Amino acid sequence: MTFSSELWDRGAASVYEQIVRHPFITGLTDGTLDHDAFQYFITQDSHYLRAYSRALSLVAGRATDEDAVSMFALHAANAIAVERELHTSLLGSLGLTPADVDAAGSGPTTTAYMSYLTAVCATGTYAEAVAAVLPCYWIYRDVGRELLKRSSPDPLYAKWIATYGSEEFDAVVEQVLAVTDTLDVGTAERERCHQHFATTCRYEWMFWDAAYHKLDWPVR
Ligand SMILES: Cc1ncc(CN)c(N)n1
Repeated sequence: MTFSSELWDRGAASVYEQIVRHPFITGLTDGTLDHDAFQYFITQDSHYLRAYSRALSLVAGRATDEDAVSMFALHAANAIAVERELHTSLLGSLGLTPADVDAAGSGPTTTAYMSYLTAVCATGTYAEAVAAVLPCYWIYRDVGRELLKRSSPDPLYAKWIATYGSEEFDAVVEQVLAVTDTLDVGTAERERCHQHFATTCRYEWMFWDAAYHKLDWPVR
């Protein structure tokens, strides 16, 4: 069994089933998700992508072979640029500006997820860092593919689905999976990789759930 399949089986399989059943996700395809929840999601995701881009740069710095260094560095720049472009156009359609995103600030789940990713990528081993960022690629690719089968009657949601269900995004994810499967991990390190992978999978579910409930800080 490949390392990536092992990670998925232990850390993602059950969470993924709960993600595709989540009302935020089903609401995207049947068009019932309210725009306020989607606006919260895109706003929070704009904050998340800033940290994610830095996390990928840290992974690039830790990579042990040149191809992986340039792949993660490229993703930190290019993959993020594509998502940022999507966000800018979706935010514009929702009547929001980058200043509104800044003013909203990052919510509790976004802050927790960004902090976790940053901590693992800054202090863990290269393999641990890869395991922590992998669900961000993989879950979105699989959710995108799944949703693309039905798309959405709402053009905003259809645009979001088309990005993550695209062949371009699939190719990016396949590259990262190939790198994951060449990692040389010791026994204790393997366990830590499983923990990080499972934790960031849970954060992926929590991110959608926070948007669905428009979760705010309980005190200010
Ligand atoms: C929370 C989250 N996770 C993953 C992705 C896809 N890179 C994203 N845009 N946002």
